[in-house]
Amino acid sequence: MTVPETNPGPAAPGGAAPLPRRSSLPRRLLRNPMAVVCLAVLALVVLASVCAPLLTSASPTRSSLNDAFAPMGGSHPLGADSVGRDILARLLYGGRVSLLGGAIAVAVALLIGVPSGLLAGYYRGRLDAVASWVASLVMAAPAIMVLLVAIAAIGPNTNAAMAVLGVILAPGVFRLVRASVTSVREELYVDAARVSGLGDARIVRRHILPVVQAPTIIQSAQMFGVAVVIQAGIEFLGLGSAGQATWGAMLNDAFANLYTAPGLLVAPGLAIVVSVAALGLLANALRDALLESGYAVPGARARREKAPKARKAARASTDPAADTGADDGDALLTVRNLKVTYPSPGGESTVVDGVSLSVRRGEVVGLVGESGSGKSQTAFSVLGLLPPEARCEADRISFDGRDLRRLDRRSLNSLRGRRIAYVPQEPMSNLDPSFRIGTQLADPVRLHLGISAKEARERALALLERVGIAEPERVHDSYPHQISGGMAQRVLIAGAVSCDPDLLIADEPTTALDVTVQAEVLDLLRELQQERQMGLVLVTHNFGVVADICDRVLVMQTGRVVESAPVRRLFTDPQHPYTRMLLASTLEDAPPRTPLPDIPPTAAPVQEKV
Ligand SMILES: Nc1ncnc2c1ncn2[C@@H]1O[C@H](COP(=O)(O)OP(=O)(O)OP(=O)(O)O)[C@@H](O)[C@H]1O
Repeated sequence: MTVPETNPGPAAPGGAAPLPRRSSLPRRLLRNPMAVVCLAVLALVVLASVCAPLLTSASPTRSSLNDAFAPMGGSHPLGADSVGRDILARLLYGGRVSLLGGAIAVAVALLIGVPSGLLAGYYRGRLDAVASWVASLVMAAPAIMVLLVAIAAIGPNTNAAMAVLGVILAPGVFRLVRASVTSVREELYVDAARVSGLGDARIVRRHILPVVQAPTIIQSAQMFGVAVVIQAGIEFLGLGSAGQATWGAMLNDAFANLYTAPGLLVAPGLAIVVSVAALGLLANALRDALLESGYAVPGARARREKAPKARKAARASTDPAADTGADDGDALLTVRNLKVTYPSPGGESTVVDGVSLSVRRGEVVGLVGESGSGKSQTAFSVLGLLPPEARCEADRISFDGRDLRRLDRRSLNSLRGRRIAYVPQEPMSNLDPSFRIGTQLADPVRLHLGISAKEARERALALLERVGIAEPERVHDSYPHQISGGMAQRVLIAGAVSCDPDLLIADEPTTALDVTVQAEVLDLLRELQQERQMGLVLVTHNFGVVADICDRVLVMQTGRVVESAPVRRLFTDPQHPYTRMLLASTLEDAPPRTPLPDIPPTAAPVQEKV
């Protein structure tokens, strides 16, 4: 029986639900009247500054004492200043200096802050520690003092001063980007991308940068406003480039003649206030539009990181735990004496202790045990997915004769996704909300198999059909939030088998699904495994699942394998008290599930009676 897994949504003629299009950022921005006004004001400022020579024939620097304090009108539409310079010309040409100064400061801040934040947030470790320390140091220094000292050292050069300001602003960008990267690199879909063999550069470009861009754009608008104000301040103090018309220099002249001609303040004051206010308000509008457009950092999701649990006292005898699987020579995957530890306040906590296992081609090995027994940590050790603070030691972790621990990142990436694939526990968290399903399926396939976009699309559609998705085209063009959890898990299975891997590691692949879908997904996994003769490591806490599809089982307790046996023997003659306890605690003695009855779906929707 096929349970329809449709995403509720307005039905389209022909039965296919239309995909709501995610409205673009510019469209959302233009729907906000405040944003439109701000954009219009800023466009006016930019245009007026750029086209200054077309708008006035007067020179912004030529003085004529005869015209000093000339009123508005005639050859001086906005009047003249204390030495007879044309105010309109100074205003228009001054805009150029302000805009260029703001652009220089923002560009320098982004050039320093974005790459350093990306690297520190993504790789963490020593690089992060050093970069964060430098950022804190720069932020602790009083910005104005640093700027004044720098100007004293480099001389009166506005653009150079703005570049120094960019350096001063860079730690703010660094911190913002680093925080965004840190939050998103914990997302399971980033791990999923890593496991599918994508390199760091590609992961950063595809999954990290889209998240970083939203806060960075907002901060850039704010920094631009700050830079315009500071630049005006420098010019006001007479510390900028000599002899150029700037809004700050106009303010300086106005202050010097505050009592004789207070009107001189109006033009530069208004230009600065209006430009800075427009930038600030635009930043707010951008933030709202980016949030609505889905560019914002995805909400914090459950991470597999857990607090170390108190270790149970009971330690098991080791005899029944001996891995009765293939000898090393025969095995696709061999793990010998694996130990995983984490630093803890009391020293070190061991979460996997002396685990050995092996998996042959075409064999299904179950890792079973209570929550926290170390099943996932064992799987992550093989996949190279342990967090940086974990210490992983083993006599051997080899795949098809190659020692996985000796492989560099590039070689490991070429194995992961291509020959070793992973099906995770939480389907939704493992799909990037920013990309359509088709894109997420095609990316690793194109990378590993080197096929064209068209071939990758055809392959993705065929895979979606193979994993039992009724409308492959629709799902292919959907975003993750537009499909159900069951569909998402099928998509992940499709992605995992897309490059015909030899080994599939499935970590509780049915836990997040409802019971009917669980059964279907298990059937699918078993079918695919037999069809492609893959080795399958199935992490589960469910003995029903074990009985259903495993050939051999390793029972784990508090980080150790306490029993390892062929599945039939485990159920008929469990050796270890912990295994017996687990079996006894399953709800019923009923046989493993029977096939589901083939109930046709109802023709018309059932109306709820009120
Ligand atoms: N980052 C971490 N730091 C410290 N301890 C951790 C970390 N990640 C996992 N652990 C601990 O490792 C132990 C084993 O966790 P693991 O996720 O492998 O359990 P599991 O058997 O897969 O359970 P579940 O089925 O609940 O996922 C747990 O006690 C857990 O608290």
